[in-house]
Amino acid sequence: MTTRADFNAWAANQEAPRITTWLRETSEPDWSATVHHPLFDALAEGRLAGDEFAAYMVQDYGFVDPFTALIGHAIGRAPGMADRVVLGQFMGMLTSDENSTFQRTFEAFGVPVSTREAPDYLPETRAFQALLRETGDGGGYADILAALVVTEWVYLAWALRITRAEGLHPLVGEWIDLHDNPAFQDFVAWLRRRLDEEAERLDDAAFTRMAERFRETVARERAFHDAVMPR
Ligand SMILES: Cc1ncc(CO)c(N)n1
Repeated sequence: MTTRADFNAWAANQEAPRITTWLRETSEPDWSATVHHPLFDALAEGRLAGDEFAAYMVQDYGFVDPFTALIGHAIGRAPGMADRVVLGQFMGMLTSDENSTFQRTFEAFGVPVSTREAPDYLPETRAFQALLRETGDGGGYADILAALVVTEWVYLAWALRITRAEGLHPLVGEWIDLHDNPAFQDFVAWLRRRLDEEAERLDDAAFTRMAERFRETVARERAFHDAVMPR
């Protein structure tokens, strides 16, 4: 399912085969289960209570910390300045606008300082953190791009999919806006293009490793959102 031969067999029947399209398809059913996760509908329809939104954001900030470090690894391992500029600009947004959304959410919904400083992460949050750290520490540039393509593309996909209710809490609206805007669409398109290019050049073993990283990241996304969904 994850070898270059599998990709070539799939590509033979496609008009314009892209490695990232194939990776997404081989990640089903987890891909669609994440994009269509009921958490995102509850969010967009204003059905998440304030403390439920805040609890999700606390767990997600646990994702964002090693994710920010992973962008740092990507900047370091990128082949040159062109990639470092795009990744660095995304890092700028993440550590300014997006970080501010988290901080103001914790403030607005009264998340105690003790929770902010030492959050009680769910096992699924910890498993995702471990994957991001391992990818940054031991992965090559294509492995890092695979993880980034998954995390950013699934968030773009749900944000484009959902229909927003009127009168959402402004911070919920802000959270959706962060993942549904032209700059973010461009960033995801760039990540996909760069992974398509880098994957093309990998030897067979590295190609399989990259594809497995992609699929595992999708599985972690699904498990994380299943765990944070209030029931
Ligand atoms: C779990 C998760 N995946 C992806 C994103 C988008 O960066 C996010 N904020 N959280």
